[in-house]
Amino acid sequence: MSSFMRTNKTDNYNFIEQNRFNHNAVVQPLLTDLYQITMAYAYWKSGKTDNVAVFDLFFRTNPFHGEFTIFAGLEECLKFLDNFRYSDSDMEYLKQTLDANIEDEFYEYLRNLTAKDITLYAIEEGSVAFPRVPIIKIEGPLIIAQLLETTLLTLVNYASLMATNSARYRMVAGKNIQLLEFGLRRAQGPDGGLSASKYAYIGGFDGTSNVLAGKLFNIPVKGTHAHAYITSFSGISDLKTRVLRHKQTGITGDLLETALKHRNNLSNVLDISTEESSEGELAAMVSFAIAFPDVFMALVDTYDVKSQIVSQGRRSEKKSSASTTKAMISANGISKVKTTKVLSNSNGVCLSNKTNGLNNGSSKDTTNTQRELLNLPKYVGKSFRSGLLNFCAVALALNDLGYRAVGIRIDSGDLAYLSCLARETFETIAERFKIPWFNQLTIVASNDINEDTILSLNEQGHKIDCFGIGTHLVTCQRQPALGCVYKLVEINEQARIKLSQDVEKVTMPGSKNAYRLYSTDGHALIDLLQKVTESPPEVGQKVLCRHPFQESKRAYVIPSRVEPLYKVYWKDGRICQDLPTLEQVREKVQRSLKTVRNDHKRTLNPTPYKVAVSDDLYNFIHDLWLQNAPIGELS
Ligand SMILES: Nc1ncnc2c1ncn2[C@@H]1O[C@H](COP(=O)(O)OP(=O)(O)OP(=O)(O)O)[C@@H](O)[C@H]1O
Ligand SMILES: O=P(O)(O)OC[C@H]1O[C@H](OP(=O)(O)OP(=O)(O)O)[C@H](O)[C@@H]1O
Ligand SMILES: O=C(O)c1cccnc1
Ligand SMILES: [Mg+2]
Repeated sequence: MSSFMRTNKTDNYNFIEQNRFNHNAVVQPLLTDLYQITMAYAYWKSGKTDNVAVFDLFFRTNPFHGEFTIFAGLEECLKFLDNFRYSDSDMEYLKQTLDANIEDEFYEYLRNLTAKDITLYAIEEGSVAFPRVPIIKIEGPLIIAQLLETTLLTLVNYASLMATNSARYRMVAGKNIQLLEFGLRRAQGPDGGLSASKYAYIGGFDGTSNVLAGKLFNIPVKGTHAHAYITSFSGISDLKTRVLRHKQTGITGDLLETALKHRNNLSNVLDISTEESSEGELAAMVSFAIAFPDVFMALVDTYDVKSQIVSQGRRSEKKSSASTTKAMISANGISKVKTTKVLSNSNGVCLSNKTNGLNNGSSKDTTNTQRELLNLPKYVGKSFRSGLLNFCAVALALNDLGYRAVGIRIDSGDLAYLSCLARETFETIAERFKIPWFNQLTIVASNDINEDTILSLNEQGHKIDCFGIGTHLVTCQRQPALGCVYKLVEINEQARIKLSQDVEKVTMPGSKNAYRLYSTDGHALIDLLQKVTESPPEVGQKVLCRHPFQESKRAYVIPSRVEPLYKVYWKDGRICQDLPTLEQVREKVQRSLKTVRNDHKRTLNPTPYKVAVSDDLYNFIHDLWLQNAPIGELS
């Protein structure tokens, strides 16, 4: 079994390598919208079998009110092309389902159809991508190119959305915090859950609780335990085993007895009455420690008595408190009071201010009156103190037997306040018992965490080492879909344009190349789309970059580096690039993000990144627009 701190990068690497091209069985030609197949028949009937098409796959706006997107899902698209074949049972199903007038030869045609005549160009998986720059370009026979639409979109949309979402969480958390994906239970079904784990890892998460994702994708699997484990013990009498061998000497010790001894002692040190702590919780922790003495990690908020002492009103008030007013606590008591949004500390350090008169210097828990004054949740001390006291007692007992505990998870309450309280407790014990490692115990926080919660916790100051994030991450609650579309831009070498009242929805006609132009400081300056017939921009040469639709918006750019964005990934029926491992795609995400200026990446009002067209492409678009726009008649 895998435990919290264990990195399970094991021998299943070979398994993954051998199975890399085993593809998800759900991804098959019938995983599409019916209209693709009905169009295919109508194309076939109207003699368009040999027409050659170019389709662009792109999005129009970045998700999450941001100004960048991470492109992901490419490897899955390539596996789909590699496996594109209708089976006999697919044919049978289609014959039963489609219009009875469809000719048998069409089914023959479909039966032999593969993606061998398709060429797929794409930007690198894990790259930052911007609106309107096609991330995939498909060239090939119209019918097959059309049949790919829905499946390619479903493979790219959620993957890119998840990778972007997780990259954003990584950005706000900073590089030193562990991020674990806990979303399987809340994800959009089993396939959504698996994809979420995979693309969260690509975007910068360190691991997942999803065991199958660990096996299939070689992602580190990690976890703690649930409240059920604690609540399954009602008292010490439930403990069947209480002994553990000393890690070095092998001599058997009574873990329960030692833990009880430490709990009494700690009760004085931490000024937490043993009556405040639950015996069932202690028994559960002792038994978990016996099962996992080297990686003991405990959930400390089970005996949350708030439901008894907190009114409904208070709870609902709390629900809406994403950046509520809380207090920081020092080992000696309350030391910093925040009664408005806490903005003063953005580097994750708990603030200490002993001038507010509320710190009485004693190690007493806050009284109810103090809690009210401080706007502290009333239950905070009580519920958490049981878990904290019991955990510390068991961790010290383990220490006596030569083991080091790993840490705690907090899953409710004020995570800033409680993490500071826990850290200060660990510091006190580290000093008192001369065990410096106690100071380094890991504090994991979970419970409906999202990007804003992390930002707010950073502002308040916290001592969390690891966030476990589920619902908001995997459901992409802030924006549940990325709007990638797949548009025909050329047929038989004739450019096609789709007009719209909404200028943003006008397509960029023709087969295009895309380049990223960099400034001298290494930052991406602008993405430039050109007609494929144009020669690429050159380093040190002035290039005119134009807004695709606003005539007056243009600029000369002298690039210090020019990056052609497209590579051919699929041609002549095979994948024609060495594909990166998941790990390499993950690294690519961070490398690519580094080239994006901070003002494009910030969460609040980020600066839009510029996407331009060449002068030639600009004129081409606008000529075609005029040719295609009907001229109205006034009468
Ligand atoms: N210091 C903080 N600043 C901002 N948000 C916080 C802070 N601490 C916790 N939160 C968030 O506040 C919300 C608290 O939600 P909720 O009221 O459902 O939790 P709870 O009652 O403490 O726990 P539960 O109902 O799961 O037992 C969560 O989304 C949590 O991530
Ligand atoms: O909060 P999320 O970001 O979705 O993270 C996953 C949640 O899943 C577990 O809760 P559980 O399913 O046991 O229910 P709970 O929320 O009532 O604790 C865990 O304790 C986290 O709270
Ligand atoms: O391992 C955990 O702590 C975990 C796993 C899934 C959901 N919530 C928590
Ligand atoms: Mg929860």
